[in-house]
Amino acid sequence: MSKLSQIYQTPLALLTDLYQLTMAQGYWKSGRSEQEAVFHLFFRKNPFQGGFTIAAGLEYVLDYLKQFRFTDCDVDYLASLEGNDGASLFSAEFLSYLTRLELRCDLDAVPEGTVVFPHEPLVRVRGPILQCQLLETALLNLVNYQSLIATKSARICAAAGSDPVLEFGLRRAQGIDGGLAASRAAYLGGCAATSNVLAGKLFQIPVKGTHAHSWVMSFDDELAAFEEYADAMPNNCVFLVDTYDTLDGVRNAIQVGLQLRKSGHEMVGIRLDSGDLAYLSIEARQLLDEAGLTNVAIVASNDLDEGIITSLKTQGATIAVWGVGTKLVTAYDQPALGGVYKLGAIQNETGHWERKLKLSEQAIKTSTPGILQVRRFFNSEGAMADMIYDELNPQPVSDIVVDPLDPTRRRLLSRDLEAKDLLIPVVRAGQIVKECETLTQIRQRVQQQLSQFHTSVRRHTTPHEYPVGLEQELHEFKTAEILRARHPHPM
Ligand SMILES: Nc1ncnc2c1ncn2[C@@H]1O[C@H](COP(=O)(O)OP(=O)(O)OP(=O)(O)O)[C@@H](O)[C@H]1O
Ligand SMILES: O=P(O)(O)OC[C@H]1O[C@H](OP(=O)(O)OP(=O)(O)O)[C@H](O)[C@@H]1O
Ligand SMILES: O=C(O)c1cccnc1
Ligand SMILES: [Mg+2]
Repeated sequence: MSKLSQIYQTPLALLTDLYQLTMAQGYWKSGRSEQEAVFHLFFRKNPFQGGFTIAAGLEYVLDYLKQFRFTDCDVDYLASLEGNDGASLFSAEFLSYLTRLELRCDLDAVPEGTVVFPHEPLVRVRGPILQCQLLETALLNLVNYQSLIATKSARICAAAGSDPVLEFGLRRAQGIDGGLAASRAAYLGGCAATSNVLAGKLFQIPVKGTHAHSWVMSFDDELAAFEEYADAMPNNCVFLVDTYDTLDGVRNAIQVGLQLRKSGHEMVGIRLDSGDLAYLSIEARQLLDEAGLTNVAIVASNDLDEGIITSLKTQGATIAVWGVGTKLVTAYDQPALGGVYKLGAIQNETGHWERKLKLSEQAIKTSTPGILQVRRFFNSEGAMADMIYDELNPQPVSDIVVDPLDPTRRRLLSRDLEAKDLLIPVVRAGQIVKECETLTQIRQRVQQQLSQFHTSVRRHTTPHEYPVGLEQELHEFKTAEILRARHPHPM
C-alpha cells in the first residue's frame, strides 16, 4: 500500500492548485487534452548558499501517482465551485471525464539521493498535456521540501563528520506531514536516527531518544531522577544533565552510571542542552573519563546547525552525538527550495515536436526548451561537469557545454571521459517501472555520490561552483529562440 494512502487514507488528486483544474477543463474543452507534452521539474539556485542539492521525494511522487484518481466525492466538491457569475466553474461532462481519467504519463527522474545542480531536471514528465499539468503542484510540493531537508541534513551530517546526528525536529516541524517528510528526508540525507516514532514505523528509520528536563523537574532532586530512570530503563540511559548546574549534573550521572555498572548495565551517555557546549563537553569528558566511564558518549543539542557544529569541533568540543531539531526540519536559513515545473516541448498535429521556452527579463528565469537529459562526466578524480542536452537533437551531442548564465564560459568535455545520464525511466504509461529502493540504499547513494565531488563543491560556505552547462546545440537553439521572441521582426 502506498505510504501516502497509509497516512491520509484518501486519494489526493485534489492536492493541487485550482488553476491546474481550470486549465485542465480548458485543454479538455478545446480538444487538446491528449496533446503530447514534456515538462521539467528543476530549481534555479542551490539552497543555503551551498554548492549542491540532494534530490529527494521521488518515492512520495510514485506513491502519489499510484493513488491518483478523482473520486465521486472529489467531483461533488468540484461541482459545487462557482465562477464569477455564480454558475458552476466546471461542467458536468468535464467532471465525468475526470472520474474516468487514468494517468498514462511517462516519468524519468534522477534516483533519490542523487547530487543535483541548478537547471538540471530532477523529474521529466511526458504525456497528455492535461495530465502532465495536473501533476505540477503535487510534484513540486513533494520534491521541493524533501530535497531541501535532505540537503540540509547532508550539510549538517558533513559538519558532524563520522559522529551520528539524531533528528529531533518533530515538535518544530511544519505540521504533521512536514514532520514525517522531514524525518524521512533527514535520514536519507545522512542522519543516523529520528526521535519521530511514526516516521520510524512508516519508513523503517531507527528511532532514538534521551529524556526531557520535565523528568528531572518532576523529582525533588536530580540524583533521584537519574536513579529512577536507570531503574526503569537500565539499557537506555542518556541522562540530560543541564536542568540545574550542568557539571553537578554530570557528577550525578556518573554516580548512577557506576551503580548501573555494578548491576551489569552500562550508561549510554549524557546530554548537554544549554550553555557553552565546547567548555561543558570538555569538562564533562574529563569527569567521565576520570570515573572510568570512557565509553559514555556526550550528546549535545540546542539550536545546532552545520555552522555551530563546525565551530564546536574547532573549539575541541568532545561531543560524540549531535541532536538537531529546529534548524534541520524547518530549513531555518532557507525555508524553501524554489523548484519549478516548466513546459519544454509539445507535439503538434503532425507529430512534430515544438520546443517551448518561457522568456524572462532575468536570464536565470528563462526556461530551457526541449526534452532534456543530464549527462555527468567523470575523470579519474570524480565528477567534473554536467551537460544538459536535448534528446530531440541528433545524437551524439556536441562535446562543448556553455554556461547557461554566461555564454562566454565554455568547456570541452572529451568523448573519452566516462559519462552517465542521470534521468532514468521510472514510470511508463502510468505504470511504475523503477525497482523499489530502501531508504538505506538511498542514504548510501547520497554518501557515495557526495564522495564523487571535490571538497570545494561540498564545503558549506562559499563553495566552488560545479560546472553545469547547456550542450552547445541546445545553447544555440535557446539563444536563437530568445532573440526570435524578443525581436520578432529582425532589425
Ligand atoms: N561554544 C560554543 N560555540 C558556538 N556556539 C555555541 C557554543 N555553545 C553553545 N553554542 C550555541 O549557542 C546558542 C546558545 O543559545 P542561548 O543563547 O539560547 O543559550 P542557552 O545556553 O540555550 O541558554 P539557556 O541556558 O538559557 O538555555 C545555541 O545555538 C548553541 O548551540
Ligand atoms: O534545539 P533543537 O535543535 O530544536 O533540538 C531539539 C530541542 O528540543 C528539546 O527541547 P526544547 O527545545 O523543546 O526545549 P528547551 O529549549 O527548553 O530545551 C531538546 O532539549 C532540544 O533542545
Ligand atoms: O530524545 C531527545 O533527547 C529529544 C527528542 C526530541 C527533542 N529533543 C530531544
Ligand atoms: Mg531548545
